[in-house]
Amino acid sequence: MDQDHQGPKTKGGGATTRPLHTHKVLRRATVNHLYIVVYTAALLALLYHHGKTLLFNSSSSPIFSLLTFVADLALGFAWACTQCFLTRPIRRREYVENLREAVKERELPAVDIFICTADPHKEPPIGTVNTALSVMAYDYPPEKVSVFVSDDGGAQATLFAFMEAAKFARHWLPFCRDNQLVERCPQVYFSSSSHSSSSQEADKLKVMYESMKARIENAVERGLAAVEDHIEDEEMRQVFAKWTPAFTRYDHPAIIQVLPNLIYVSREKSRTHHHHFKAGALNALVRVSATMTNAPVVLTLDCDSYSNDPQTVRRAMCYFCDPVTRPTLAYVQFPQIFRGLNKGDIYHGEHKRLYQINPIAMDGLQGPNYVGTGCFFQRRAFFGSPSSVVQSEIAELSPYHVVEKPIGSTEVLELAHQVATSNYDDQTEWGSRLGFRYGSLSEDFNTGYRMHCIGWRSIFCHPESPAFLGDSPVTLIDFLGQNKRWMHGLLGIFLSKYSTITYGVRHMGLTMGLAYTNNPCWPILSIPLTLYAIIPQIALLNGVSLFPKVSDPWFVLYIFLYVAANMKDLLDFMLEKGTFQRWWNSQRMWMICGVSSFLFGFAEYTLSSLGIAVHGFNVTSKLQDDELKKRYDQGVFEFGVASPMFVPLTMAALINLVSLITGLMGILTRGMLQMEGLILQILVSGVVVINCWPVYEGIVLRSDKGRMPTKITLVATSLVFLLCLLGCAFVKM
Ligand SMILES: O=c1ccn([C@@H]2O[C@H](COP(=O)(O)OP(=O)(O)O[C@H]3O[C@H](CO)[C@@H](O)[C@H](O)[C@H]3O)[C@@H](O)[C@H]2O)c(=O)[nH]1
Ligand SMILES: [Mn+2]
Repeated sequence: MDQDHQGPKTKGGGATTRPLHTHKVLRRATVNHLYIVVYTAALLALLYHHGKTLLFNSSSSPIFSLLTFVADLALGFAWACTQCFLTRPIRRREYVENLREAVKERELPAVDIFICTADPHKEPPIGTVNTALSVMAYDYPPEKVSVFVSDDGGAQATLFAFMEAAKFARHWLPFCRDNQLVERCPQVYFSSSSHSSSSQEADKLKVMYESMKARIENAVERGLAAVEDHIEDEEMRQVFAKWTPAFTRYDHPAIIQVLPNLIYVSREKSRTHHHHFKAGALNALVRVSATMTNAPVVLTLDCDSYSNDPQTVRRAMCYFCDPVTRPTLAYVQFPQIFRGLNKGDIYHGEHKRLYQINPIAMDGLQGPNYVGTGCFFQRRAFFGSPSSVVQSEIAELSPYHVVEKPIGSTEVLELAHQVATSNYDDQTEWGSRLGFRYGSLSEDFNTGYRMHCIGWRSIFCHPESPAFLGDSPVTLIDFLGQNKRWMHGLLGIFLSKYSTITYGVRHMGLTMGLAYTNNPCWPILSIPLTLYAIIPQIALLNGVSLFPKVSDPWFVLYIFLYVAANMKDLLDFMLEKGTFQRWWNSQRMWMICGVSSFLFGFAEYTLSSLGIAVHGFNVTSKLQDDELKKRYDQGVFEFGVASPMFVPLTMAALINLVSLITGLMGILTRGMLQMEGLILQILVSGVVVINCWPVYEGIVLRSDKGRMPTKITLVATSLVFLLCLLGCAFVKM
């Protein structure tokens, strides 16, 4: 039976009210327990078998056997990190309708909404404007919502876009409220069918929207001069004058513009100070907003994740307004859900495990990790642990400070500029004990993790209809590039003094510590995945058996381990409304990442920690190229560019094809019995070959722009030859 747990039912005077939220433990918990026990036993048996083979020297290729042992150890460790915390998955429910009864409208907490953008060319300002408009239109008292936009691109076009947005908002927001629109992101509303049946007023607004969009795009493409006529007043002219000839995105003064409850912030940048990427931008917003509004609740959003449900703030308030959960609640995380994924989700952009399956499980423990967007924070959580406040340098930044001066007053603006300077963080606790944590390219993971370590909790809020919708990369290289950055960031945390496996386990216990090790495991997985992509195959080509033969009882163990892990993964997927096709593609991407982004992320991190190369936060492109999008919608892989990351991938595809053919020929010519010891190796090659189908297609069958560049194929083929020669030399050692 599912157990039901309810939030508080009684209020101050003992009067009974209806609950704001409830949760129940999911029945699949039992299945998970059983699976964990059985699979752990099987893994131990495998280790025993490996030990025996290595110790008693019964292997025909000790080096290769050792390598497969290493690979299995790493896979086993990763398995433990992905499974051991799935013991108490929970599902929550909020009762937004009960909020009005529990809290008076005027007592609702105010919310500061932070939106980050960093590059007007990769992240078109019209997209950021849509995100901002969608949240300004929340069904929440308007005087309690302020939107702060951080522009790390320091782009005139972005400021211009927001001036336009502020004007458009004066028409758009009342329109949304009067018509009780569900769809409050203008771009989506005007291109959806709900609009086609609507009024004259809607048509008028559409014309307004389209002309605003044209002006903004014009400003991005041709610069401010192209749209100068639209800059009406002298004050604005003076603001734009701050873009002097010496102004670059890496070196410029702070620009803060109040467009009443929409505030544009481009923090000061200087080449002599590290700006800590997105974490630095968010901390600048924490401080600037503190001087202006200091709302107790903060929502962080990426420029590409617009609001899909006007009730979302009220939904989050069901937790923040609950006096029982509130004192230790750092944040309420909504899942990242993407629009426009193709049917089979070929790149597994959905990240179901990361964004849906794991958070449900962590929610039953200390809470889900922070994923960078769609997350409501309690401002207090940026200032130390639940039990002890860490004070910032100036009293005005304290989470308890009440702002009395109006938002646009000279004093407020002066202070806002002061806290947005490029050296503000120097010699302060910002980035370590205050605000978003520095030191990792995965600032989201790092911040949530460190908050959990000092005793905060978090909540996963996963309503039926997505609260936010975001964009996912439509080319393989964008996807792998993003993934590589994550790997770099995660590995940095794993190998730091705050490692999830040492510091994390010490502060949160074994289960949460391992749960947090789950993601940093990915770059390490590149080792076993790469080994499994070449070692059994080279051995096969040389007729050397690495695994038990079919008649050996240990054979069954290998089959069990592979099949059970995949079936469990499929089950988890299906239980979270997945499809078989999407699951299949997710396991394919796991293999692809193993020999590309995981591997390169690992290498990049190593190089940068040796001081050989520096790597920044490479922003994912949100551009919509029609031709690319068309190929993506058809479900075809987009290779196209000659990226080094495609080399090991192509090598794996080739070497497995060759070994599979060799193996099958062997069976045909010498008979099954002779090949008994190589069957598992043939199966491994077979699985890889099936998964590599898009790669073969990209190499030989396609002629469009997205095919695999010939250069990559040539380089990979030569390297495969070398590898085989080397393999021949080592396999018998
Ligand atoms: O110096 C920077 C770099 C990035 N950003 C912003 O950070 C956000 C995320 O960047 P994006 O390129 O979209 O990263 P993704 O890999 O797509 O995003 C995931 O991974 C990031 C961490 O690597 C998290 O910050 C994100 O929230 C999470 O969605 C965007 O709004 C950017 O504008 C900045 O503000 N300043
Ligand atoms: Mn993104």
